[in-house]
Amino acid sequence: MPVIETKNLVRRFGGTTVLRGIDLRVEEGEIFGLIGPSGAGKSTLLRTLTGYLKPTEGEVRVFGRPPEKFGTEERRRLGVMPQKFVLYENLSVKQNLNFVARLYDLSFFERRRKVREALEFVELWEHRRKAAGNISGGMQRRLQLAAAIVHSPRLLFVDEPTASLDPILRRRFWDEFVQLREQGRTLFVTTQYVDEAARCDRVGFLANGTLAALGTPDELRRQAFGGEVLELTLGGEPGQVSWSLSFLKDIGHVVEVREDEEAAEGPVSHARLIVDDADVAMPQVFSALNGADVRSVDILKPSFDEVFFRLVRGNS
Ligand SMILES: Nc1ncnc2c1ncn2[C@@H]1O[C@H](COP(=O)(O)OP(=O)(O)OP(=O)(O)O)[C@@H](O)[C@H]1O
Repeated sequence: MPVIETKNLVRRFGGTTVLRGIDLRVEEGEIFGLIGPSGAGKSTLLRTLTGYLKPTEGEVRVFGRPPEKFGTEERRRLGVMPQKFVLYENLSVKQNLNFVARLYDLSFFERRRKVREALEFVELWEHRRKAAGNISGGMQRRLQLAAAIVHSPRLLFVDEPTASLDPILRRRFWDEFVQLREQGRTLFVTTQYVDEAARCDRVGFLANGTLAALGTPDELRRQAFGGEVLELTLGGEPGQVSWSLSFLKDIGHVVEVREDEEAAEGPVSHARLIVDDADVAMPQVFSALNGADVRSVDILKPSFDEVFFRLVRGNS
């Protein structure tokens, strides 16, 4: 049974349709990344999955049940880290977390252990006595993560945890998400940063309230380009290069040829070749180009900027 499943999920606010028929499955123990620009409907989808909003049409199941009908026990299986800072600024880091832990009805000893574990996990234990309002924005965000996991939820929803953080802090959050997954938890993470797709097990790209793309990072790359991408660098005049490239047509298809006029050692051309399987194609490419001035053949991992640009353009 999937942990999250939606069928034709539609959500409207008055006359505005924000989610337009979302079909989604998230399996146990995966990091699912929901990527999309501001206003795409990410928070609305997350809030529908956590039961704070009812779907206007369609079905939502979390652990097999509609989340808006969850009782207290079922709700405890969820952890939510919202976008906005919702902790008490004049209480200390530890007092804040104790406050949240109390809401879960844990015994005194269990609460004490879990608060410490959560603060150690986000590396805030040594800052536990500082007022939450006096720590840095990045630390506040980590305190919120601690608050979302203090009761050891099976499923964690995280709404744009890395928005406006520097790359080092962003990476730290993602390392922590991977650790949480390794503990057997399922994570649903929203972000505006397309490069974070690479850290997810599966990714959905939300644009204008529809899932424009859905799959593993490798599947999305393949879908965007129609196969795997090899980048070839060849020396020689353009005419000579196109003649050499014509020998590749039985292996894959050349989608782009760029000439590099600035190259120090005479003209150089870069060509992109789409193939079914890069490892199989590589030796075939070398043998087909036998005699040509081949400088390099590399497997290209295109950036997710480019992947999503292609997928969304292909859908519009
Ligand atoms: N309660 C509401 N009432 C009316 N409109 C709403 C409500 N909540 C969200 N919307 C609208 O739905 C659209 C999508 O908003 P949402 O917050 O889900 O997007 P998002 O992808 O999370 O964007 P951001 O990254 O900026 O948070 C926006 O146009 C927003 O104004």
